[in-house]
Amino acid sequence: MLAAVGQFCATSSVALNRQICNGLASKAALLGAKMLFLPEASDFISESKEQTFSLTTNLTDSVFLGDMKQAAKQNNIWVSVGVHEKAKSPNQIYNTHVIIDALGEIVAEYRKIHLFDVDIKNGPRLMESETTLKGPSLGKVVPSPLGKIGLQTCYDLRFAEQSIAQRQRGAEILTFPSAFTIKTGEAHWEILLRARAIETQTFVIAAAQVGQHNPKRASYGHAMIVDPWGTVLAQCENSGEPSLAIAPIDLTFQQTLRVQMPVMEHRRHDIYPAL
Ligand SMILES: O=C(O)CNC(=O)[C@H](CS)NC(=O)CCC(=O)C(=O)O
Repeated sequence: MLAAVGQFCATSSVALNRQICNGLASKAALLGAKMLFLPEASDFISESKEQTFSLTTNLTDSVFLGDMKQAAKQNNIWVSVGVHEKAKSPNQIYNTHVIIDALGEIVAEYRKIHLFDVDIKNGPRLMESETTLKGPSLGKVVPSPLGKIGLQTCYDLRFAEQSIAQRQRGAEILTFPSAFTIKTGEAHWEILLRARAIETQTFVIAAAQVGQHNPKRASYGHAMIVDPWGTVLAQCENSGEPSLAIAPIDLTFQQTLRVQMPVMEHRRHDIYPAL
């Protein structure tokens, strides 16, 4: 079963982003992938807080998601994608990760639980909590044609407990739609993705935003698929163009590894508490 991970540079033009994501969905299907993984904030990367609020709707009214549901159905492919979602309180949103099945139906929603409030010297200052509410729960592990998927988003990658909790709930694949900053990406992106894959013995699929979104904001790219041994199976080219990388998800390899090196059974919950 083939997975396709996507990478592109979203702007504040939802129409343009829709066109790019549609193109990636038909290309992924042509290449034989059963599921396409798109980045965090695929609907838009805005230029201001005000613009974020004005472009954000609830999931039902999202033109972007409507388009993605249709693309999934037309191309007979599952889609994982990150979008902005209006919350109940005014001027508050959720950073939401959605899974759409090949019939075009939303089968899972996960609202990012760790917010990126970071101020790094000579580096990025981003205060996600100025627009976004923390999600309330871990999110289900969702069956898909590729295997059981644990949904996460971007900065969640830094909190190993979340990945371990999803492995304990049966995850075979962890997925991190992302928009990593260049500075943190260069230092941490691949290392964190491979560490999560190795310690939980899951496949890790990480779609990524790439390039200059607007004068103030750029992303690191390097979307990739990692296997449970920590090998990078495929990685997008950082060419400036929207791109895909494809790899097989071999659950038999994973099962063998989990039997041969049963790290989850070796945990010492008698010494440190179970999650
Ligand atoms: O802004 C939006 O519209 C969408 N949200 C994002 O891009 C989020 C919050 S600013 N980005 C991250 O979490 C980057 C994490 C990161 O770079 C790290 O952990 O190093």
